[in-house]
This record gives sequence, C-alpha cells and structure tokens, in this order.
Amino acid sequence: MNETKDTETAGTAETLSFEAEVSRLLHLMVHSVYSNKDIFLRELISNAADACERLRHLSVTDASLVADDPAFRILLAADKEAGTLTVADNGIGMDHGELIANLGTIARSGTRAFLEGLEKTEDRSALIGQFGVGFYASFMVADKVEVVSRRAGDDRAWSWKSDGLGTFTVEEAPLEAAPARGTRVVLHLNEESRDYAKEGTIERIVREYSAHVPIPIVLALGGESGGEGEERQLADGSALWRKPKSEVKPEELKDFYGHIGGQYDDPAITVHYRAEGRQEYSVLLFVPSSKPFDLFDPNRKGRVKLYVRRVFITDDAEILPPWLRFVRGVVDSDDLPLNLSREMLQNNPVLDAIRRGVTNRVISELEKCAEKDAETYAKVWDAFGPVIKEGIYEDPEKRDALFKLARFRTTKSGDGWRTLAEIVADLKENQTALYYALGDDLSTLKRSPHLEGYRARDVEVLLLADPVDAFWVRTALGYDGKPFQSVTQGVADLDKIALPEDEKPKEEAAEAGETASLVTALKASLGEAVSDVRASERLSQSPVCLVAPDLGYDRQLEKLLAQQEGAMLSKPILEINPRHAMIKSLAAKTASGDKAAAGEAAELLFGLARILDGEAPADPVEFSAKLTALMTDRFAG
Ligand SMILES: Nc1ncnc2c1ncn2[C@@H]1O[C@H](COP(=O)(O)OP(=O)(O)OP(=O)(O)O)[C@@H](O)[C@H]1O
Repeated sequence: MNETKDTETAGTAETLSFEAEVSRLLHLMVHSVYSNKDIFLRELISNAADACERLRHLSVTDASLVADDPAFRILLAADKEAGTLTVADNGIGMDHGELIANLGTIARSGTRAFLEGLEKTEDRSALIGQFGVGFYASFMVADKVEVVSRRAGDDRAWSWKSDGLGTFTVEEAPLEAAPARGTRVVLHLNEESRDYAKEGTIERIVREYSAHVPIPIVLALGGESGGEGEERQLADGSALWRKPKSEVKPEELKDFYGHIGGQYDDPAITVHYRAEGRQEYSVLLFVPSSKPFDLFDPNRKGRVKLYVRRVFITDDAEILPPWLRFVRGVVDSDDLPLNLSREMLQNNPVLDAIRRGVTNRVISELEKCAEKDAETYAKVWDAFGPVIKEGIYEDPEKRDALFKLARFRTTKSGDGWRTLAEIVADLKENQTALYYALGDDLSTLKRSPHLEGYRARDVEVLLLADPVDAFWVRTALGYDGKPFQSVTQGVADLDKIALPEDEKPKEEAAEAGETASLVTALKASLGEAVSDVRASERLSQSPVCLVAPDLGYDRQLEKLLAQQEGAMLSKPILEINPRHAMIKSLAAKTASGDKAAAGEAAELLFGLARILDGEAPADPVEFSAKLTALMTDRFAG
C-alpha cells in the first residue's frame, strides 16, 4: 500500500491508495462482473454479524465493552430521496489502523485466489457468482461508499470514504456523527442501483440470503437510521444450528451455508446433528459442491467456526484436520468454557473429543453419500479428492476409511471413477501388485509407453495425476494385501500374467543372444548416463523407455523431489523392447559383429526415451545432429 501520509491527524483527511490488487478487484466490481448484484448486501450483513460476534466474545472477559448497549443487532436503513442504503452494526468496530488495513488491502486468501482464477479462466461466467468478494462488492451498486466506525471502548471515531477509483480518504469523525460503537456503512447508490433504496427490495434480499445470520436484523422504516422511528425485524438472529433438524427447512440451510461458507453454490452434503452424552454439542456442517479458490492455500486452515453456547469463539480451533479443510460450518459446544485461551484450544480434552467425533462423523457422511448418491459424490470427489487424499499419508489411522472413500482414474475408468475395491476385484490371475502411473496430467499419462505391456495384458493401472498422489502412494503399504507398484520402477513382473491369445506378439522377440549383445553394446556406449540397460517386459509398441531402479523412488516422484528439494536424480535404467522391429534388426546387426550400429543408435535411443519421459535429450545438439543425419539418409536426394 502506498501511504501518502500515515500519521493520525484529527480534522484533516489523509488520502491513501488502495493496494494494487484491490484496485483490480474494484475495477471488476465497478464494471460489474456479477450478474447478481444483490449479493453485495449479504457480504455487508455478513461482516456486520461477524463484528457483533467478535465483540460478544470479547465481552465475555470484559463486560464493560457492551454495558451501554448489550443487545447486538444489524440495522438497515434506506433513503429513497437521497439514494442511500445504510448497513449499521453495534459490533466491535474498527480503529484508524484497522480501517486502513482492512479496507485498503485484500485480507482473505480466497479473494486473492479468486482474482487470479478469473484472470486464468476463459469461462469467467462459470466462476463469477459462486464466490463472495466481501466489502468491495459494495462498489457494484454504489459510486461512493462511506464507512464511519468506532471501536468498542475507544473514545475516537474514524471515517473512511472512497469512490472506488484508486484512493480512499480517512479522517477523524466527530463522535456525535458516529455510531456509539461499531460500524456504519453508507452506500450512495449509482443510477442503475436505486432500487436497493426500496424497503421491499431490501426485505426480499435479506429473506433470500441472510435470514439466518446469528444476529438480529432490523429495517428502519421511513429512512430513519438509529433514531426512534419505526422498525421491522427481518431476521431474529436465532442460532439455526441449535434448532432440531426436523424444524429446519432446506432453504434455511442453504441461506445459512451462504453466510458461513462465503459461497453461492448449493452445499453437496449437509451434516446436521446434536451429540449427546459425555460431551454435548451441536453441529451444522456443509460440504460445498464447488471448489473454493483457497483450497490449496499453503496455510491449509479449516473454516469451521467454534461456538460455545451460541457465542462465537474462533474459526481457528482446527476442529477438522487440514485434509477436510473444505468443510464449512459451525460446531457449538455446551461444555467448553467461554473464555477459551489459545493454550486451551490446543490441549483440551473436551475439544479433542469434539474433534474426533466430528471428524468421524464427516467421514461417515461422505461414505453414506458415496453409497447412496454416486452422482453427488462424484462431484465432491472431483472438487475435493486431491485434498482428502492428503489424509491418506497424514493420518495413518484414517487410511483404511480414506481408501474406501478414494476414487481413481485408471486405464479402464474412462471419464468415470473406480474404487480400490473394484480394481482389486478385477485383478488378473497372478497379478500381485496394484500398478500405478504417476504424472502431471492425465492425457500424457494415458499415452505413456510404460503402460503398453499392462494394456496388452488387460491389467488395470491407476493413473495418478494429482500432486498429492506422489506422497501418499509411497507411504501407503498397499490395499487389501496388494502393494502399490509404479509402472516406471523396477522390473515389471508381467511375464507371469498371460497375454490374451490374439494379443500375443506376432513376431517373436529377437533371439535372446542377439538382444544380449545389443544390451552390452548400448551399455558400453552410454556409460555413466544410465545405471543399466535391459530387455523390457513392459513395452509392446514403443522401442524404448526409462525406468527407475527397484529401490528408491518412482521416476516421477524423483523428479518432483528434485524440483522441490534439489534432490539428485538417480540414474535411470534404459529398457529396450526386444519385439520391436527396429530393435530386432539392430540386435541382429550387433550380434553379427557390426559394433558401429549400436554405437550410432545409443544416443538416439536414449534421447527418445527421455523425450517419452517428458524431458529433453541429455545433449539436444548431439541428438538433433544424429537425427538430422538419419533423416538426410532417408529423405535427401
Ligand atoms: N462491519 C464491520 N465491522 C468491523 N470490521 C469490519 C466490518 N466490515 C469489514 N470489516 C473488517 O474488514 C475486513 C475485510 O472485510 P471483507 O468483507 O473484505 O473480507 P472478510 O469479511 O474478511 O472475508 P470473510 O467474509 O471471508 O470473512 C474484515 O475481515 C473485517 O476485519
């Protein structure tokens, strides 16, 4: 942020610039990328409710903060004449520094990622509308926004103003013109948005999006904001999650999900229950149906809010493990103390029991969905599978349960998904391992030469293209007694699995003796570049491929570790296909004493194998010189 002035000066306004990314976001808002502008109000009401809940929590230890005005509420007021809409709360408020930091930069990682996502995606309309972008959404409907805020317990108030065009001003506000506590946001509606100054419109939007925020919402009738005028309550602020399941309607759940999840999609799974017994708590959680943008944010924080007897405590209690961080919602305990300290969050047996109970319940709800509603589950897996799989290696205790939930693309799945149980049920006779291929993307993986021999024998191979796959697959011992084995590592034990009759290679392999002389000649030529050269079982069409030694890591995993940790790549093994016509004649030539042929071909074969592995030949200049010479022989003259 580019502060032109950073001292707190009463009476004079400081003009500050928005952080560059906020300006980009505001530009999008002003040119309204959202087709549904109504959502701005939900964003402001959500902020107001959060501010009230944060103060309610602080007041547990300092009751004086709310002594003057103990009833939290959100007040909406519309003024048709002036074309303004006001959203006021008596929550925690913001001081000078907070106003600048919170309303001048982008605080949430999701919004930042949303912006990046928008720029990368061609089909913007599919993304827009599902995600809220917070306070800045105001600029879709307003050409000027004023915020006056007084932090609870402070004796100064501050005013923030902006037209959303690059800068904002902050100055001290006279106390008589500021709320006694909390924040007032006044939107000066633009020409096209005057409708939002009508009471009917406001009521409709609140009913649709915000009827279940846990703070009461009132509408001041006749444009009176904060005076003695008439008011109508639009929402009672009761805690939806505390109501018995049978009394809650699906629309109410969806509305609450919007508030708590910050998204506008429909939840795929709703988990609503009350735990009774040793610990008593209410749970209302949602599995979204689309991916939030900060799913892969490195801090991997969950978004489950912890309440104690309806008082919001924190969204930092890590109720669910990081691999369930996509779940949104509320857990409200009857037993925890209201003034939970940081230490207690970390070491509290009640909270630990809640964590265990809620995690197990979410897993079993996912299982239930997988069994009963494959279509919805496929959506959930599509969006969150890569995250759930993190649990396979982070939480060994949950591994079996997660293997049940896991779905895979395989050489036989097409666009569908296969479970490990299905794959195991279809193992071929004598197949002793579950084979997998690791890579960056599915379409390259599917065409990998390493799969040829497996395909020819109709052996199913898991295609693992998520970055997380490399990690769990090397720690998982196996499934149902079958180890996981990479198709690019070690000797492919394929000779024990029968080839279907009509798939048997029509041409016999080169004589073993001829192949052996070619192997020796290639080894001599390639020297230190490879750790070994050998005849391959796994190839049926391609002449060569590279594999990793039996011990150590799979080739893809090695590359990943080399990138991330600078680890050394081990020398690969070059496998040659003794049934390939070119290899056969090269072998025959070598065996009959033509040593030069193998020497000439070695560099080209090795280069080819590297290209098939997604790499450049070790010496691209040498490789292209040799290839050019060959092509000249073939095509010149
Ligand atoms: N009415 C308010 N009272 C107090 N603080 C507010 C208010 N509105 C916004 N803020 C502060 O400004 C910050 C930025 O708000 P914004 O709506 O852009 O994102 P956010 O609310 O943090 O996102 P999320 O809705 O995901 O929590 C908030 O985190 C909060 O600290």
